[in-house]
Amino acid sequence: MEAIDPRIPATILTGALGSGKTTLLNYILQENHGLKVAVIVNEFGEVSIDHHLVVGTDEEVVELANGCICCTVRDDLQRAVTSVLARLDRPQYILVETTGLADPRPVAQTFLIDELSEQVRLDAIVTVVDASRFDENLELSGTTADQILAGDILLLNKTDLVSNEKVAQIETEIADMNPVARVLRTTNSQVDLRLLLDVGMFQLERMLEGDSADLIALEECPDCSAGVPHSHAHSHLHDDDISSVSFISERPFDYEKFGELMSDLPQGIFRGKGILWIDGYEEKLIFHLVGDRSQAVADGVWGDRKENRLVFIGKHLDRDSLLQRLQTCLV
Ligand SMILES: Nc1nc2c(ncn2[C@@H]2O[C@H](COP(=O)(O)OP(=O)(O)OP(=O)(O)O)[C@@H](O)[C@H]2O)c(=O)[nH]1
Repeated sequence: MEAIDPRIPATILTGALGSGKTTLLNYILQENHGLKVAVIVNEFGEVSIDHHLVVGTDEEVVELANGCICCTVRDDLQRAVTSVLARLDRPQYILVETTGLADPRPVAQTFLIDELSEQVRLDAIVTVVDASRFDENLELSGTTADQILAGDILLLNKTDLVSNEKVAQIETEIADMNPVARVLRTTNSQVDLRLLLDVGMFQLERMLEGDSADLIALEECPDCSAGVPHSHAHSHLHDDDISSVSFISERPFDYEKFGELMSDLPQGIFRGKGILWIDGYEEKLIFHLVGDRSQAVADGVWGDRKENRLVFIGKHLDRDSLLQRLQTCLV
């Protein structure tokens, strides 16, 4: 008879920007699985947004400092997991959502160090693949392919936005790239959780087989090693031309002006998200822009503090010009 592993399972959620990771996280948190789940999020951009987009109480969500995943995530993540494990109300499951620009392998490696692996068992790396932006995401960043290669489970999400033929074509492509992964088709990241959680699919050998040289390189941030002050809001090993622009204001946006700006954004922007305060609206709005699709969904009435809190991510962004244009949309 196989002994029961007493360690807490952990799942890493990865996938391109806007593919549906937070949607998956919220789906898992709202499903009736009876598990006490601790959530650790790490995002790209200088102001925190994801923290506000994840359902549940604040105590359940630990936010890592914005990170260049290569050099900060290991320490931060180790500390976050350790603090989660030290809670009186110990979780029964740990979910880690990485930034859309992160290679999940260094994150996975963190769970393999002795201090953590004695208490936590990495269950699987789940990669969310955006069917509606499959080609664009692969082209945009080499990390998208790394995420697909590293996934034990590939959720082929947003299947509602493309034809069945396109879904089948992508399915074949990702199965070619990563023949051992389980592929599941989803809309709004909704999946039978029995196929996703506590599945024991993480394979250490497979990760080591890959580019172990890469993994070592990823740990070495030249600026960190040299003690040079630098911002980790920008990844310096990959995607150097991708950056984020954050905007916070305690004044509301004019509906018309903000709408006009969103329909005429600079070319390079492919992701935007945040909390919107529109003049005259009682409720706060959750805003998402992925590629050329955007939506703002009502999310209940404001608490004590009203504010606009947005982040835009793109290639070759003209930060000052975008900030100026956002400023002119304020009432
Ligand atoms: N039509 C459609 N929209 C989806 C689906 N899944 C997620 N979305 C929408 O896509 C947008 C981005 O989803 P998120 O879950 O925030 O994506 P993410 O991967 O967490 O994004 P980052 O944190 O920026 O990497 C939101 O507006 C979601 O409602 C889907 O299957 N179909």
